[in-house]
Amino acid sequence: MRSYSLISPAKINLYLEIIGDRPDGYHELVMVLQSIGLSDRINLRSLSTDIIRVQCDHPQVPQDKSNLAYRAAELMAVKFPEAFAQYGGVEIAIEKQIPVGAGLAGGSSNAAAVIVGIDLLWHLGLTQSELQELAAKIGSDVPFCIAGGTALATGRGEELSPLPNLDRLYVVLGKYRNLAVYTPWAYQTYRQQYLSSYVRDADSLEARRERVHSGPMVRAIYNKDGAKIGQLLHNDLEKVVLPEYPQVLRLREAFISAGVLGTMMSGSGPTVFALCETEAQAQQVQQQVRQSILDPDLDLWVTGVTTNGIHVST
Ligand SMILES: C[C@](O)(CO)[C@H](O)COP(=O)(O)OP(=O)(O)OC[C@H]1O[C@@H](n2ccc(N)nc2=O)[C@H](O)[C@@H]1O
Ligand SMILES: Nc1ncnc2c1ncn2[C@@H]1O[C@H](COP(=O)(O)OP(=O)(O)OP(=O)(O)O)[C@@H](O)[C@H]1O
Repeated sequence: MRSYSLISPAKINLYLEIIGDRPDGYHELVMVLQSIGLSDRINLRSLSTDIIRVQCDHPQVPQDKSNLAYRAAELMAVKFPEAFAQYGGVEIAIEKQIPVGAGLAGGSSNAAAVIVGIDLLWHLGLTQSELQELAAKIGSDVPFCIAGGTALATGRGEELSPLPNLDRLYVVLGKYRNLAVYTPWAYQTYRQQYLSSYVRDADSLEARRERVHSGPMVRAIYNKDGAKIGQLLHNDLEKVVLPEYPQVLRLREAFISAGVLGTMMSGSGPTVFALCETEAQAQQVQQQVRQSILDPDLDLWVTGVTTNGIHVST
């Protein structure tokens, strides 16, 4: 085949604990990541010339080499020069649904889709772990986006252990259209405020790894206990983002007043998600929050958790 259409789902962070900083400038994390139904579509097409081209109508998505999807295609061309020479370049058309700069891994998921799609387009037959190894070169969230579903992520987010699939949990997402949080800022601010050199020197990373608090969340996922998962949602980055962005805090409070199972900021924000037991409840929460905040800049979506990672659209 000379073209593929792939579905590229967003993710939310059910749990994000920062264990410490690392010599490479990243942070050591323990996360529980969850794919959701809100997704982009990536249309990949072989070109007869050896160029990589990105097309996207969304004004905030770059169409040049800084697009993560472009970077993923370029990586594949460098790693597999013979296939690139044989099959030619690729056109990557991105149909954006996932809000940009939202903490939902939109760009990361698009990059993952390009890696999976080029593997198919160029008949490379890469294994899941080979795909994920390539994905880690693009970004910390990209390996998870390949497999999707529910997973425990450690290291800088690229070391994955699958967790049991969650089904029948519904998600309401809220994001102010003109608000974006710069991920490096969120981590750097956390480092300055919470990881002082005194703490680093007194306690090794190894010792801190022993004391992670993710156990109850992982157990709740094994038990498929939606109410418990809702209570145990956690994100250390909220400590630095909420004080700077009062709208995010307000949105979180509106979700709590609407009586959800739990609510939390996703990743480095500013999207806030809330978990609900039924789709009807999620729709009611969406309506209630829209009426209580009454801000035309607030976008709200209802979706569900999904077991899908990147997959070819049928
Ligand atoms: C906030 C999350 O989305 C939660 O899932 C991720 O941790 C961020 O994942 P991502 O956007 O794929 O991250 P990358 O593209 O690898 O890194 C972006 C920036 O985030 C910071 N970063 C990211 C991951 C990590 N474990 N430690 C970090 O300090 C670094 O400043 C880095 O320059
Ligand atoms: N394919 C892409 N889709 C969206 N944004 C992209 C893409 N490629 C590059 N970008 C750039 O990356 C920035 C972050 O976008 P993205 O939507 O991936 O953020 P995010 O959801 O916060 O990511 P994460 O949760 O992985 O930190 C945007 O400001 C945009 O300029």
